[in-house]
Amino acid sequence: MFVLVNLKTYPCDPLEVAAAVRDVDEETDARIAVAPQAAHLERVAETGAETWAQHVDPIDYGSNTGHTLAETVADAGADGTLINHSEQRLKLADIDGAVRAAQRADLETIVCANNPAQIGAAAALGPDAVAVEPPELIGTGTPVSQADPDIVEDAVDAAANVDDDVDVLCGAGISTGDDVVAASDLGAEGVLLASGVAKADDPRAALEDLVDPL
Ligand SMILES: O=C[C@H](O)COP(=O)(O)O
Repeated sequence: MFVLVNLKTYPCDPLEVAAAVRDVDEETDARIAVAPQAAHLERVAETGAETWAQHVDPIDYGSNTGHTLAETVADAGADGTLINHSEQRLKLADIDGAVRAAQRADLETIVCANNPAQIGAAAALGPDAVAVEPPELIGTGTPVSQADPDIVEDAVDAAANVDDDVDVLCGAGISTGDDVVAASDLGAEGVLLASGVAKADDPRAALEDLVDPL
């Protein structure tokens, strides 16, 4: 299972979480990575943790003030990037452009989507993976894998109908090992989560709990 911890803009210590991600990753068969804010990418990558960006823009080098260039993200040490997170939505053409920009910079890609229909459309754009996240469950602590299992199974089917090579993650409310096992049982190959680790008093213990049953 792939466990991707999105730090959003939570007031956590990104280096503390990154060190925990690096260490727990070495102790488990699961793959664990962390997605800090863009300004923290380089320092987080230097910890040795697998590091992802939260977003890249559909742009090339040039006059794009305030945008995030995929090549700069890769130069900072990122291995991959989220695209179209529920809190950073893009138009379809821009999702396509962001996937192309990430691929140009050799970044792995996960395109987020709200529901199975969007997952099918996202899979058609050729990312490495897609992540289904019902927006109403994000940050609630109510896990999608238990609150809305059908959406995960339908997302897995929707992606497979388009492209069998596109992995499916699920996210929203995932915070325990049981939630991760439930996601795996529904066919997800990973989980995307944030508050369960970023807002935990002890992020390392939260991570250990997440991967304990794997
Ligand atoms: O990127 C992560 C997702 O939006 C899920 O957030 P959450 O784990 O706080 O529900």
